[in-house]
Amino acid sequence: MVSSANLGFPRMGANRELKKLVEAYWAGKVTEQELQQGSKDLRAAHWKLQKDSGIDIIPSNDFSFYDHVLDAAHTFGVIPSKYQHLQSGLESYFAMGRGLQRAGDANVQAVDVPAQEMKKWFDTNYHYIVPEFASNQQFSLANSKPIDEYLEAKAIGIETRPVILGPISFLLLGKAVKGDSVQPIQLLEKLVPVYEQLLSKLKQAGASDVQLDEPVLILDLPASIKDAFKHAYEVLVKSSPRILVATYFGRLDSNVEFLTQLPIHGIHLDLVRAPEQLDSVLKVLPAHQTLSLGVINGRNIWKANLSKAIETVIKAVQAIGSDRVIVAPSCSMLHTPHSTESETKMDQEILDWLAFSAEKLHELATIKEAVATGPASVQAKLQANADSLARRAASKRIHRQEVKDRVNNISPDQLKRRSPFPERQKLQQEKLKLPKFPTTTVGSFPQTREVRLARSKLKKGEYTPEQYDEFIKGEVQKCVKFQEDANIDVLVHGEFERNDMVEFFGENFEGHVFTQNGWVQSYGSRCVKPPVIFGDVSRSRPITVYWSQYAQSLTKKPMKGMLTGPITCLQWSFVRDDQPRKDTANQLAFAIRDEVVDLEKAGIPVIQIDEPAIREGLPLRRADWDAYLQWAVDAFLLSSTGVHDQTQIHTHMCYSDFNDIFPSIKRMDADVITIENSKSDLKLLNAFEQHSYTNEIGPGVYDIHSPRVPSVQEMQERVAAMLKYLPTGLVWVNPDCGLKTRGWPEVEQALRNLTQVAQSFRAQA
Ligand code: MET
Ligand SMILES: [Zn+2]
Repeated sequence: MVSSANLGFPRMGANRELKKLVEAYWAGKVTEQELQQGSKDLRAAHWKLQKDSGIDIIPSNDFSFYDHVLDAAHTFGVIPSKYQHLQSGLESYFAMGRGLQRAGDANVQAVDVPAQEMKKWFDTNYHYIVPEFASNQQFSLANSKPIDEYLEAKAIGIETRPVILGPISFLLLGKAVKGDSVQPIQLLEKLVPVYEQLLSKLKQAGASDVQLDEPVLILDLPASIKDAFKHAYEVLVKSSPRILVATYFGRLDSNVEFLTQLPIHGIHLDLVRAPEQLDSVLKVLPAHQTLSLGVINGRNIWKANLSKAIETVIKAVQAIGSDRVIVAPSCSMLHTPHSTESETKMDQEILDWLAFSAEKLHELATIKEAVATGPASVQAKLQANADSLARRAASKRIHRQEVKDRVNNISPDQLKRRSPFPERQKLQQEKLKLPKFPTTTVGSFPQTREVRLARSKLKKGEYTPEQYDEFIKGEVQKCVKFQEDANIDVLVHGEFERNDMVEFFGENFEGHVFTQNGWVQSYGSRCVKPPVIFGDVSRSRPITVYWSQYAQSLTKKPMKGMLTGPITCLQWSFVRDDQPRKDTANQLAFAIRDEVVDLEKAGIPVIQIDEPAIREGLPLRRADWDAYLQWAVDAFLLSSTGVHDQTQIHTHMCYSDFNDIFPSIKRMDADVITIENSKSDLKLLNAFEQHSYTNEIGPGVYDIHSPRVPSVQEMQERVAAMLKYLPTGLVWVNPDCGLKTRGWPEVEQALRNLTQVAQSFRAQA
């Protein structure tokens, strides 16, 4: 019979219990024992929830105190030497995730170790801790977490399928420790026996099945990696429970051939991202393999179309028989919030369209039931689902013809500035009269406790809007005054009125809704609450003009208007699934374009449109890059080109290496780009030179991720390095990113140093 399975459940709990526990533990407010007990209770609650929802195959070891890749590193003994002198349990674990600084005394030594690098988990907004391997790496089964959690579930009467990051993905997601040149995959031979040991222990403990996650299978893989898979899995199956290899976030493509030749028991496919792969896999699936069908979206929040999912499952059943078919979410539910139940304030009409993790479990169970015992058995549920989908499709709240018409009639003129850059540059120079090596900041200034407090008072009604307004005005005044005093050339208002760069705009655009409790894990204990884009997006009134205009009224220097770009809004939201992402991006772009035009009308001479997320939207397969970059850059152009030549458009990028998308950055045609360069990466500068970038550029000279104040001399060295690659007339001097996480004293000092650096170069020029 068809069975239902889950691949992973969100760890945080309905009210972010895990976050609170872990943070309390870090703060020394709860003991390790309390942390362990609280986590155990949470795991039990989640297992029971899944069981009660009718899921047949329930995951264990999907829980993590911080991150599942870090868990794998810790379990397999991949602990770089700088952490080895720490206590082997939670102390070294958390130190690897978030660093550890502790003053010493007579009894204990001082500790100061940095965190390991953090990277985005494929194209989600979850970040994992990058494992670090050494050439002489030794592996060992350093803890028994997967077995303990399997037994813990068993003890409360719940049989589970342990989830373990597969050996190939584990190695490929990692890197060599600093100063070592090992390619982690070379260590496979040494690693496999430890996996064998773990799997056989799980078998002895009674596990019949395990889920080995190998998400790298949806990437373009060289032949050597395919061989590595073959080698590893041929060994592993011998002593293991039955192995299901889970793939997600994309299509297997040519990787399907060797995968179906492995002696594994089953394969999981993401049929939400890549529904078309089902047919080709069904054709080649050997008789000994089962197929797990990811038909429910594990990373978006919309109710599924159950009848469509059922059709897909029936197709597979007809092809390979019901015993070999499993109904599952596309990927772990880690990327969706816990349950819609706590959304007590949301608009009822829109709430009706949503399914968070708990609701997705019911969807899975219903699909299974419909296939196993016939649709009649779940008729009422299917009908309710169909009705809800129909209501959503027909909702007047979603569709607005004038917005669609605008997107359908984009003209080539709307995708380019009126004149080419050299002409604009001249006009802007005449208007702005900036010195050489102009200085600016990326936008936000410290979001102090007082600023956050004022916002929360406004929310609670303890501040009237007028009081809040006065407060923010005071902050803007201080900020403008400081910038003038520090001799910055292009000023900003400081973004004090904003909670978050995407949420702020979403709250002011049509077609967005906000959850009360829709948290998803971003990294470690940090959770985010992405806006939900449910309908056609537009802007009904100016959003930022008031503050930019106010700030401009305080100074004769040019004030820079600050906006978030369309792709970043798209990437950091839950996006509607009833139209291509490209269309939503263009709607966002028009909304921003309207704001840009209004800022210009209000006399704001410089406007920055931030696109930190443009690189992270890149598809996982190279073959899909061009199509994405085409529409993503077009959306940026659409948002930014509605102004006259004299208006200077800036963009800002951070969080990634941009070297491989340079032609696209060029095509964005911003007059000025400020870009993160905190590693003072000569590769970045080299790329600017190689691609003969001609517009103006400010590679960051001040790493804002650290409270350290950079000295004049070190920033001078950075600018000097830039000048080896970039012509003097193009270089701006600015920090890496916004200053909102910093404190005022450091920021003041650092920016005064920064303007001094610019002055010293001007004197030489
Ligand atoms: N303007 C934004 C800021 O300064 C850009 C941040 S990019 C993550 O905070
Ligand atoms: Zn940034």
